[in-house]
Parts: sequence; structure tokens; C-alpha cells
Amino acid sequence: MHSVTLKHNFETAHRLPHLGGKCVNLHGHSWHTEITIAASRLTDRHTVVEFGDFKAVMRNWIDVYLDHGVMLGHRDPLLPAFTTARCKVYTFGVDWDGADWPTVEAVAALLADQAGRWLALIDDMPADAHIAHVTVQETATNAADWYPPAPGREPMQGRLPRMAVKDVA
Ligand SMILES: Nc1nc2c(c(=O)[nH]1)N=C([C@H](O)[C@H](O)COP(=O)(O)OP(=O)(O)OP(=O)(O)O)CN2
Repeated sequence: MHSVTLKHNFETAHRLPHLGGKCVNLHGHSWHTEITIAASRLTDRHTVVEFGDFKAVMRNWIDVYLDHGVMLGHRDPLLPAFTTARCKVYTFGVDWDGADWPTVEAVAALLADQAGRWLALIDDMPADAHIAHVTVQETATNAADWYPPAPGREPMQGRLPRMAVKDVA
């Protein structure tokens, strides 16, 4: 198996009112992501994917939708204020239906989902090229990893489990 790993970073605020504690406060992170693409053979150019081709679409999507913006859950009461003020908001549960809240695990799943779409735009790659791993680091001490479902295991049903939110501050 061959693999390549591409990295990008983005400065984005979020909050997680369903977790309580300090996560209730709107706060920013310098998020770092690493996306690994694997294939069983190389192209005629001896690549899995050409770095620049993949990074162009990866960077464009992240910079347009996430960088210097805010990630909120669709049930977050702050949402109307940010949209009214015409701030850049990426709304989990609306802009992407895979999770309700922007935890680091959910951001890793979002980027894995998007990375599959970016890969589909690449012309020159082996037939079995696929997203093998996504890491998202939100702080020096906190990170999440995403891997595709193991063969033979039931794949995730498209979204992270819905969470009961009684008092979203
Ligand atoms: N499983 C998860 N737990 C938490 C998440 C998350 O996304 N997934 N997120 C948070 C908060 O966003 C917060 O930013 C991080 O919390 P925490 O590690 O408690 O705070 P610090 O980064 O300040 O920790 P130090 O290592 O003490 O600096 C919480 N939980």
C-alpha cells in the first residue's frame, strides 16, 4: 500500500454548549488537519495523487468555508446573531448533515467526507485511491482521528448520533 499525507490549517471559532463548562464560551482554535490518501499502486507518474492538485481543492474548500469563520450547531441560539451580522458561519446540521455540533471529532468526520469529494475531482490517480485517515488537532493537547469503517463492519449511518440538548446556553 502507498499513501501520501497533505496538511492544512485554519483559524476558526466554535462553541459546544451541549458539553457545558468552558466549551459554552465562543472560543477560537488554530486547527491543523492531516489527510492521508492511500492506494495499492501508483499512477504512471509514480504518484498516489499529485500533491499540488489535491492541496489546491483542499485549501480552497477549507479557506472558503471554515477559515476565519465560526462553526456552530444548528440549534445554537447564537446562530441568528452571526448570520444577521453576515459573519462567515459553517452550521453543523445544515451546511453538513453528519453531526449536530462542531466537536473536534465531528470536524474530522466533516473533513473526511469533504476529502472524498475533493479526491473525486482528481483526474490522475489509481482506481482504488481512497481517504485512509484524517487527523484534526484543535489544541496542543486535543486531537481527533477519523478512519474509514473496517471491511465487513457495519458502516456509520451517515451522521454522528443525535444528542439530547436540554439547555443550550
Ligand atoms: N471529546 C471532546 N471533548 C471536548 C471537545 C471536543 O471537541 N471533543 N471540546 C472541548 C472544548 O472545545 C475545549 O476547547 C477543549 O477543552 P479542554 O481540553 O478541556 O480545554 P483546554 O484545551 O484548555 O485544556 P488544557 O489541556 O488544560 O489546556 C472540550 N471537550
